[in-house]
Amino acid sequence: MKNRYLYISEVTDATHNLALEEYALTHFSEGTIILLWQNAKTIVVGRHQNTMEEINQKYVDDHKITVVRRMTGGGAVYHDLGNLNYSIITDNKGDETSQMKHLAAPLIDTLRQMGIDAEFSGRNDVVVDGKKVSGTAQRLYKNRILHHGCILFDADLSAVSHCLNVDQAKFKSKAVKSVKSRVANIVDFLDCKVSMEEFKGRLSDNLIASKNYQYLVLNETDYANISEIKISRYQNWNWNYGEAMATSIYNKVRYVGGKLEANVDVKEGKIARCKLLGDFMARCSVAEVERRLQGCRYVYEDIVEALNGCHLSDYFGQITKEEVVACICCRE
Ligand SMILES: Nc1ncnc2c1ncn2[C@@H]1O[C@H](COP(=O)(O)OC(=O)CCCC[C@@H]2CCSS2)[C@@H](O)[C@H]1O
Repeated sequence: MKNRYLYISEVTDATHNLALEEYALTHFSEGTIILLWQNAKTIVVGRHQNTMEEINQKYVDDHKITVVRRMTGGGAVYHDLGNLNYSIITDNKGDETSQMKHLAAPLIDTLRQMGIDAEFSGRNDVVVDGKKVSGTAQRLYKNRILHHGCILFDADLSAVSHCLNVDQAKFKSKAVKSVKSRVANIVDFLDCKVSMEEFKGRLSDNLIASKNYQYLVLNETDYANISEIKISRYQNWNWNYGEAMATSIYNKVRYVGGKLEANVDVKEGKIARCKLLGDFMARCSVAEVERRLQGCRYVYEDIVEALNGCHLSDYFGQITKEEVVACICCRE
């Protein structure tokens, strides 16, 4: 039997952990590597999603939640220290769908051993009582496969719904959309108290499934490479937000002076075109405001900056800068 390696990350920064996972997939060409990792408050969006369409940016900013794109497909999920992630990197044996089920089996086994009747749903989720407790995704790389999953053990479910609550009607794009599910924490199905550490131990026993494993030891070069991937990709706005499909956004707000409507086309995360309409009696042409926004990143702070020094009342009458920016950014 080929070697099995286990690595339990001590770091709770999602950008580090995703870089570690990518490094393990692309640099270790043999054996099975199992990673267990936890992130402090983070939203992880899928490879082919438009980040801005998936997250409630105001809630994310107010609650200091990290936002990062991963390299696998699927939808956006919320992580905190009550959520546990696992990654399995192994040889690709061909049929992706059956591998998906096979690779998620240790989680189902762990839950069943704890008296929870869990099952793998048709759409790559693990569910208990019809509620999703885990989402999974995978990606192929050369002759290897990465299968990973996030598990709601004792996470803040109100944060899950708040930060992923976005009015989809405001966006038109071909990006992959998340599939909203009813979610639950594993602790809610347990009769006795189990700590996260105990659960981690049980899951890793099932993932390793043999005594024949070693702890993966990383050296200085590995850490330097991981850090390089972390900085160039997972901490890079272009990857996390900019790498997006073109999207057209429509929003409107009412303010004391009337109604403002924003039609914004965003390409690669930047405003390609912005049209502002309303029933305001403009003293100056809004074209000047629209011009200022052209090329600006579709980011609240950048839009605020682009409008610095612009007397918005000259264009819209009685309106605050916050109201204009909130309209453009769909910030409630
Ligand atoms: N942490 C967590 N676990 C399970 N399900 C979640 C979680 N957070 C949100 N959700 C629910 O899943 C949907 C999105 O489901 P959807 O099916 O669209 O996407 C997924 O499941 C992707 C799973 C990715 C797993 C990776 C493993 C390591 S890094 S992230 C969301 O709208 C919520 O209803």
